[in-house]
Amino acid sequence: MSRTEVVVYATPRLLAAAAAARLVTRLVDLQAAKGSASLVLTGGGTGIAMLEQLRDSPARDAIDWRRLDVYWGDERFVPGGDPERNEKQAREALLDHVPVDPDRVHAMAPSDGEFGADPDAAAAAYAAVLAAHARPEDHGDVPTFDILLLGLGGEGHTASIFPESPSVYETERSVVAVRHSPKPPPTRISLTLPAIRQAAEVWLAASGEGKADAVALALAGAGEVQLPVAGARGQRRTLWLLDRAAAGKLQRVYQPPLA
Ligand SMILES: O=C(O)[C@H](O)[C@@H](O)[C@H](O)[C@H](O)COP(=O)(O)O
Repeated sequence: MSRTEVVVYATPRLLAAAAAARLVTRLVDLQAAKGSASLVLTGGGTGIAMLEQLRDSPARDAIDWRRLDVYWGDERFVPGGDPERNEKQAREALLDHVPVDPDRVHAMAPSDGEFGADPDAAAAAYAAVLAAHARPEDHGDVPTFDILLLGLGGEGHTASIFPESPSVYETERSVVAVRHSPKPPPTRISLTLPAIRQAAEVWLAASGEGKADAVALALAGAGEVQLPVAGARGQRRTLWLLDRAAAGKLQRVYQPPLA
């Protein structure tokens, strides 16, 4: 049975720092329990800020970076050196500063990579990577990710799944190409909601009043077609990490710690 938790922090900086601290603790516990851990990264300012805080955390190297499997929830389908790439931003924010095992970092292909400018081929290839790393106990072609990080947009997108877009209706494939994304750049690759729901824990991080409506609607039970982030649930845990502004329209009072 999955549980939903909401934690509110006074400011975006506290949110990013506390989320990083949570990641250290949770990843260390997972590695102690089963020898390795898997983490799915997200793009966007909130997600990258968490990685920067993790990079600067004094407890950072309690994580055994060589026993961490890193994936992405979505990627902008642009050339590998493009500053818009989630992978490039994640490497600059964290991965280039810690001794991860390169063979355990699974990036989605860029538009100047082996699949050229074909996002469908790149999406299919990433689905094959996921299938290759799924184990029998995962009961399908997507690994049971330990922690899957997500941001969300003010209109309710998450990863690169946008309201009433073809990707939100996908029930078979784990990874799809996204075209005409309302959020630039226009072409992307994204895990689908069924793949996201394969994760043991989904952590949703949001800051700013622009996200408050989407947060409140999702927690009030909105449908995933109109509000894809409402469909982003972990098998065991869905953790909302919010700043006070993003939590501003929640009916229940979640006591933000004093600033
Ligand atoms: O590649 C992307 O753009 C992200 O995956 C996207 O889903 C992002 O997480 C949200 O749009 C929130 O972005 P901000 O944190 O910058 O608001």
